[in-house]
Amino acid sequence: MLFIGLTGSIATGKSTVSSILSSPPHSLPIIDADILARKVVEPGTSGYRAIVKYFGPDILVPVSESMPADGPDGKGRPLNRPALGRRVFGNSEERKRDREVLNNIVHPAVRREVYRSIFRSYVKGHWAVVLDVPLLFESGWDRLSGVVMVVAVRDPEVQMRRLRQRDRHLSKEDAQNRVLSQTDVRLKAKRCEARGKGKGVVIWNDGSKEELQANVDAALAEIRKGSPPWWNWLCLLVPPVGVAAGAWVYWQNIRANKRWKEMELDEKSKL
Ligand SMILES: CC(C)(COP(=O)(O)OP(=O)(O)OC[C@H]1O[C@@H](n2cnc3c(N)ncnc32)[C@H](O)[C@@H]1O)[C@@H](O)C(=O)NCCC(=O)NCCS
Ligand SMILES: Nc1ncnc2c1ncn2[C@@H]1O[C@H](COP(=O)(O)OP(=O)(O)OP(=O)(O)O)[C@@H](O)[C@H]1O
Repeated sequence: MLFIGLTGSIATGKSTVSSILSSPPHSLPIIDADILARKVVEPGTSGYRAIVKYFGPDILVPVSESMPADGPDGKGRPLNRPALGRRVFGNSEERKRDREVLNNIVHPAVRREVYRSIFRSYVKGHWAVVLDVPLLFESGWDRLSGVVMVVAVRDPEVQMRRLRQRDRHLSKEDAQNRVLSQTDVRLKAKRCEARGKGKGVVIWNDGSKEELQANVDAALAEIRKGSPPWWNWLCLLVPPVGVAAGAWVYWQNIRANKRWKEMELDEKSKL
């Protein structure tokens, strides 16, 4: 089974692309890290308790007529996500430290859920599964991905406009802090291209949704050529072949990451 790692930066169009990939004719299973990241911090979970312990009760939905102090089902009040977002998004040292604390609580729990979902897709015999992970490179999921797909925009203004149109509750400063909390999407696109032909695909999304659909369809047709049905059946029916193919992908990705690090150091030394 091929792992397609889907990433980008905030509001560049990952969810739009993932809904194209999950719809006919592609109909691929999607493992959405953002959804899993919400599930593992629901009231009553150990992730929720760890967050409240560190960040305090100010990051919970306030008590009101419709929100009792111990939450609607007695497990605690849900997280106030915009308030928590204000504590962790941004470039100051304090925000970076708090973001790291939050990541260290949420990411291991998300990782376990992703493995479970991958297993479910594998036993159903899907030829590919999409790992929709905003922090794909940062959290190392790129190493498992046979193909990485980065959804990017060339113009930062397009990203900011779409973000503010979609999340109207965000002030300009909140929106800027969220964009700044992530690696620049053009850099992610460069890293994706550096993986080489057939292993990294950049979907540029400055144009219309129709253009986006056409770009995704064309990219999928190419990916399908590199992963024909007979190969998937072989990997499924002869598990050692599947394991060897997975190990090969992993090793190639480790090498690609090493090359990327060297390129980065090279560029820095030229400055
Ligand atoms: C801080 C939280 C509560 C804000 O929630 P909110 O509903 O307002 O935003 P949402 O979760 O939709 O995130 C919006 C976008 O911000 C980006 N983002 C989210 N978390 C992070 C992070 N830790 N670092 C950088 N960017 C992030 C992603 O592109 C995401 O799609 C939430 O983002 C969170 O719990 N983040 C930590 C978990 C995480 O890293 N999730 C990303 C996938 S594992
Ligand atoms: N080509 C496009 N033309 C116009 N609007 C678009 C286009 N692509 C995406 N959008 C819109 O931009 C907004 C952001 O897109 P989307 O939610 O897919 O981004 P995302 O990368 O998943 O964001 P996040 O990281 O915040 O989850 C949405 O409102 C979406 O409908």
